[in-house]
Amino acid sequence: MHIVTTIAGSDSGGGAGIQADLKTFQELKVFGTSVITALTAQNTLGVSDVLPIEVSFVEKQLKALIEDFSISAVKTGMLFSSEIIQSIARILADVNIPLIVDPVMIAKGGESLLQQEAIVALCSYLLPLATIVTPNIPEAETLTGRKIKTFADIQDAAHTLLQMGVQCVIIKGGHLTDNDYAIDYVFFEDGQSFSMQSSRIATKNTHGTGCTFSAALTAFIGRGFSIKEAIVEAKKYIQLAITYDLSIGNGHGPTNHFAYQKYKESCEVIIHET
Ligand SMILES: Nc1ncnc2c1ncn2[C@@H]1O[C@H](COP(=O)(O)OP(=O)(O)OP(=O)(O)O)[C@@H](O)[C@H]1O
Ligand SMILES: Cc1ncc(CO)c(N)n1
Repeated sequence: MHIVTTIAGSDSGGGAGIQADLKTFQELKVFGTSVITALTAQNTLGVSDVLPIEVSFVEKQLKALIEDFSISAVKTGMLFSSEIIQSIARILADVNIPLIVDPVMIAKGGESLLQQEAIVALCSYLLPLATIVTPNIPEAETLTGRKIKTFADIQDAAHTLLQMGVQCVIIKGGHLTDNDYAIDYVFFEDGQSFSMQSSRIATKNTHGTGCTFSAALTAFIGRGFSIKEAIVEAKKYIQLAITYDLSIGNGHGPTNHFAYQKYKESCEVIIHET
């Protein structure tokens, strides 16, 4: 049994954060463990409050896992503060576990899940340890301090992130809504790159897409897939989860974490080597 860990915030609504991660891990047949960084009072309509967990307690959770389990991949999601980022980075720097960083910054409704001053800590302490980082376009803009409008801007942003010490950058195109396709761009430190294209689903039920994608990626990496295989399979997982969305809540509903196991043979993702 492969054991994986998510370090993230709790979403009481169950569609994003720790809850989305553990559901995805379970569906993808890995044993999920968790370190909770913050609680959110949240549903499909938005986040009404955030309660950060004390840094020392975040550390205790992570140390408890590392002491007892042989963890094959770790992901981070909502980290909230610079102090939490620094403390988990210190612990992760001493263990050699593949790390997937989803640089969560704001919820779909615009509420902040990461303090502004924590961006520097993310870039200086966590990204140098990351195997893969998965920003969406606004997150890539914030991390690099530059606007992204064209493919050349995407390439520039990816190279800036690779220079921070990340091994592989995935810039997700979910926010490029004027496109018939959902295209994600992948860049490796050795210069290789490719894009993944799937059909864009017209739905408002996209709560937790980023968390679910990075959790699937973590599960496949934890199972020993190559980085490229894990990325493509995670794209299929999120594509099916969005396609077969559930009608839950009155706002931006969650995705369907069950869909992949039933429909995985039917999912088409087109890869373009660039
Ligand atoms: N409408 C859609 N149809 C198909 N795929 C989509 C759609 N929206 C997002 N995706 C895909 O979902 C994955 C997550 O991308 P997205 O840009 O939505 O992440 P995110 O903004 O970080 O999510 P979150 O709001 O949970 O933080 C990517 O693979 C992206 O291409
Ligand atoms: C706890 C949490 N993490 C991440 C996101 C981003 O989807 C969210 N809405 N809530």
